[in-house]
Amino acid sequence: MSRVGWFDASSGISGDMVLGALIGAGVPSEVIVGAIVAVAPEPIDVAVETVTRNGFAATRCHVEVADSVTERSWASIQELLQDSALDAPVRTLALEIFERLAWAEATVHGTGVEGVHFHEVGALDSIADIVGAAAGFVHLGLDEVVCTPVALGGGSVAIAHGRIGVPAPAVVELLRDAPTYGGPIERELTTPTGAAILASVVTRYGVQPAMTVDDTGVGAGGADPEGHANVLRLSVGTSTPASEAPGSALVIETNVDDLDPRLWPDVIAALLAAGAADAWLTPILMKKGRPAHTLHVLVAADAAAAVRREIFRQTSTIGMRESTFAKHALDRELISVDLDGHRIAVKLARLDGELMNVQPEYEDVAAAARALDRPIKDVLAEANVLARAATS
Ligand SMILES: O=C([S-])c1cc(C(=O)S)c[n+]([C@@H]2O[C@H](COP(=O)(O)O)[C@@H](O)[C@H]2O)c1
Ligand code: NI
Repeated sequence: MSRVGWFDASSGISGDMVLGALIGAGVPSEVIVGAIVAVAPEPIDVAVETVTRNGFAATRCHVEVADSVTERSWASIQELLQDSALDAPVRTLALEIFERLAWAEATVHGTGVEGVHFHEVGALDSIADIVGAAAGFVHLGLDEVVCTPVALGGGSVAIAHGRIGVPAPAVVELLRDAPTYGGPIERELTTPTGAAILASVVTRYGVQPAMTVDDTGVGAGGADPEGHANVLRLSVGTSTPASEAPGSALVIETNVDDLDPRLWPDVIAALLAAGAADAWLTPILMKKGRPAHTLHVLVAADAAAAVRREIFRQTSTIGMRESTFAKHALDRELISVDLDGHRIAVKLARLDGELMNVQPEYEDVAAAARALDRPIKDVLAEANVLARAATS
């Protein structure tokens, strides 16, 4: 079982939002505040409160730093983190996140990374957000972090270099490999600090993975714009193995060279009776030049245990392998037609309501043919005509 976190970044991400989401998802605020205090070169106040954002309860974690005009170089920030009393994994992650931010700033301002200077207030605020986030993620010990495509917002922001369009250039640089989109509102939703944290902790982007959610944290952004919930959600839980996720299908396979071949038809019948959706054999030439068969069994995840047991019970194999597949199936419906007093079931298959296939059940056709003492091919042809007529 692996621990998984899933971010809903459909309202973007900032450092504050990450801290609020982590606390809401179960990270004790002392873990985050303790790490921030351990690195802060001067007094820092961390406020944690429950607020609402467009009617939704959310955790606001805000770092208050005193005003200052001093600048901090990337080298001095590295030194600060290296010399701090942080736990090693927290320091390592914090350095990784800050380094991404430094490189992004260097790239967009056309300086070397050693030339990057963070303005004092922004630097302290970012250090606190990044160190707090690193402590939170280390505390959660997630094996995987998934995130939705990231909303960037729109409009423009005033920064030290004048007014710039959203997304800010450092955000574009940091989320170069991530799926992002402009909007859905005209204000900055994703900041460089939030983007740097995402770029460092996310293992893949996508919808919520199959998981059992233990906790969900809702981190509040600073503003509460009308008609828009300015929050970042983080769900934390245990991932559901793909092989147990509802709707998934497995193909179980095993190579067998020592089963009496006369048994195979009954083995396949037993596997279908145990819940397999299909079972088939392919002839192979195995190791040691032995003619053998691969048994393939298609089975829905929830019936897999019974089918595995039946394979061991019915065959001579002592091991098997399996893979998980996404299945795409048409909607099915059963109707029946009357053929000279015999009921023939007909399977209809539709895609979005449109009829794609009409198939009389062969067993019913064969039984009717025997009862009527007619060739099966003739009864099948007639059943097809009756089935088509019944659906038109
Ligand atoms: O002041 C500078 S150099 C600056 C650069 C950039 C770039 O993208 S480059 C962006 N910003 C803006 O600062 C605030 C705060 O961002 P945090 O990540 O520190 O929360 C935000 O509006 C950025 O767009 C500043
Ligand atoms: Ni900048």
